Amino acid sequence: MSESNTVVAVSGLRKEFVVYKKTGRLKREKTVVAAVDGVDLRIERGEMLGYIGPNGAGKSTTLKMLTGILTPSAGEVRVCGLEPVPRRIALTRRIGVVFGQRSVLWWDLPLRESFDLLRHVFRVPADEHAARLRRCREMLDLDEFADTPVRQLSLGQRMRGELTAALLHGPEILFLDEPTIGLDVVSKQAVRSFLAETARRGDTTIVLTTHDLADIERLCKRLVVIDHGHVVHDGTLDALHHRYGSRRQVVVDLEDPWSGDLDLGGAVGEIDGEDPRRVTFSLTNGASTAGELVARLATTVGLRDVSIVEPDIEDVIARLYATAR
Ligand SMILES: Nc1ncnc2c1ncn2[C@@H]1O[C@H](COP(=O)(O)OP(=O)(O)OP(=O)(O)O)[C@@H](O)[C@H]1O
Repeated sequence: MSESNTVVAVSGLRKEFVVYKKTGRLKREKTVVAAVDGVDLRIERGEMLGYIGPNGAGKSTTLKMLTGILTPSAGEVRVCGLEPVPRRIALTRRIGVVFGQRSVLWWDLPLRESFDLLRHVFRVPADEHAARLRRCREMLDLDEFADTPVRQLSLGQRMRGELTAALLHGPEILFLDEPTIGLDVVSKQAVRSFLAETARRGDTTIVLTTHDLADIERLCKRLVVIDHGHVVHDGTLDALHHRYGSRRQVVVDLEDPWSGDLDLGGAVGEIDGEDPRRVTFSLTNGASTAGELVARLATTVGLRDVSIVEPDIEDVIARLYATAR
């Protein structure tokens, strides 16, 4: 568990909650809910990992155990080589955390002063602090509201402030719970570009939970999908498309109405009901590529236009959640 490149090592992680359900006027029944139920996970330095799943799947509970907020019921956890709960203070210096509902900023102080206080809390050398802050100011456009007290900031402005605050001490790993929830399009783009750039630099590992499919597509090379406390997928988004048979489609507009065979080298075509000159071919795995299909069509029919439609991530995630249930 102590290899230098492994930032998170988790095995058999479990968290149970005791919940009481009302069963009568004065009666309550005690049940045990396993919010996280045997999760194994390794995250290497520099990875950008999306930890996703439907509501109540166990994402936040996992992040809380990784950051030392909750004690696991069973299993082993090491983050930066440390056991999070007993080593919480040491861990705080090595991780950055952005959890939507919690703030590390001082509510009554302007952002700028919060950042300065954090430099003293973490004892960050002035030049390092200044360099990191400069990058955040530029990429997240902080200057226009850096002198505003945190309580007066909009959600998007505060989130940009929280991200900065989480990074100023140079953490090895950043945990983000729904960093783009509730933000407008412009703020979402700013946060995504910032995270993509942070990941590209390669020195900060990022773990992100999100329900935003654009976050997943744009940011997460590796996806870990959790449902009912279990990991149900660990791999790339492409692997997920492959697993659920998602298909790229080639839409061709022809000079004349289509009258040929609708199965071309395994790519099956469908005529648009309204327009017999528009045919949509679905490319199944292992069948012809889009290039081969278009080349074959070009020798037999007149082509007016060709477009390729990528599989919809929304469909594949919905199918994954449905089969996991
Ligand atoms: N403090 C708690 N006491 C009792 N049950 C809890 C507690 N915290 C979480 N749970 C339960 O554990 C399960 C997992 O919750 P968790 O918040 O980890 O899910 P999540 O994947 O983050 O969901 P969401 O996407 O809705 O934020 C849920 O069934 C939830 O009701």
